[in-house]
Amino acid sequence: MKLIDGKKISSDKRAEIKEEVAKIKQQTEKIPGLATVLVGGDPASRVYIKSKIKACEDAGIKSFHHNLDANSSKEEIIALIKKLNENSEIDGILLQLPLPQNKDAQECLNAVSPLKDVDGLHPFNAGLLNLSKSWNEIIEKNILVSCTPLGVVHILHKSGIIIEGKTAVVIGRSNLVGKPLSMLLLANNATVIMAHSKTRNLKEICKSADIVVAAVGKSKFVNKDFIKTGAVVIDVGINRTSEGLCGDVDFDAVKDMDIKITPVPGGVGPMTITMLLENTLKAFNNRKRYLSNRMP
Ligand SMILES: Nc1nc(=O)c2c([nH]1)NC[C@@H]1CN(c3ccc(C(=O)N[C@@H](CCC(=O)O)C(=O)O)cc3)C=[N+]21
Repeated sequence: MKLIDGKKISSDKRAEIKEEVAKIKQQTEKIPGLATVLVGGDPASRVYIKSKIKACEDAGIKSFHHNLDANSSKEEIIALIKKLNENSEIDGILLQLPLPQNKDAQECLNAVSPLKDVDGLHPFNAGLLNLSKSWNEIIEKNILVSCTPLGVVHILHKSGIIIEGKTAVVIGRSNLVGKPLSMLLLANNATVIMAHSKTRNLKEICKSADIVVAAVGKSKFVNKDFIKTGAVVIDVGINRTSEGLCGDVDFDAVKDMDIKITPVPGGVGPMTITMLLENTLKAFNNRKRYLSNRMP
């Protein structure tokens, strides 16, 4: 087993971002800003939000945090988002998911200005990703794509793993991870299989894959039976269990195999936050380009 060090890849990238932020400040006298919105007080969400704010501060990005009451209405959430849309100091808006009480988030996400949509969840950006024809196009056009999928692809690129022509199975089809990641792998010329809870023969399908991405949300779901020798295993899961933080891959069960794998913690998680910083810079640059001095 070879560990893919997401933490190291992440901190290298954060150093680059920090430099870029400093350059922006020097050249434009503006500071890129990210607004985070938390509805309610879910303990896990608080932890993520805290690391996002800390990462912004470390990189020199200005952060604005809003915590709404758990039983805020959709209208109240949208009203706050509209205020953030109008604020010229804010380049990116992140609505922390999931919303409490299983409230459907899409209507709120639709209220985020597409230019400030650092999660890539607005239909406009999801559409741009869908229509993109290559990885180059996604990069050149500064398309805003969900942070975790971007982090996964960054990890693959930095680890020298060739994606082109490979069979990649993505387990999980969420709008935040599985779906956009499948699109990014496709843009990198992988043959992509989108697997989900209704998929039959999942083990066999995964066993045939060169790259297996586990984004299921079930602790230790992927074991030896899913993985072929020489495969790359990307564990997107973050499960809090009695044994502590646990991925979707049964790490102990596969660790003696000849594979490359991202650990949890220290794999995809830190990269997600790094890409949030990167997307904030993208949004800053896009806003500058598209709106020139008509900001916001
Ligand atoms: N609108 C929205 N966008 C998101 O990107 C988003 C979200 N909502 N809701 C929740 C998920 C989850 N997520 C993580 C971020 C960092 C770590 C992370 O830093 N993980 C550390 C461990 C941190 C810990 O101890 O929990 C690691 O894996 O090493 C994990 C998970 C972003 N999410």
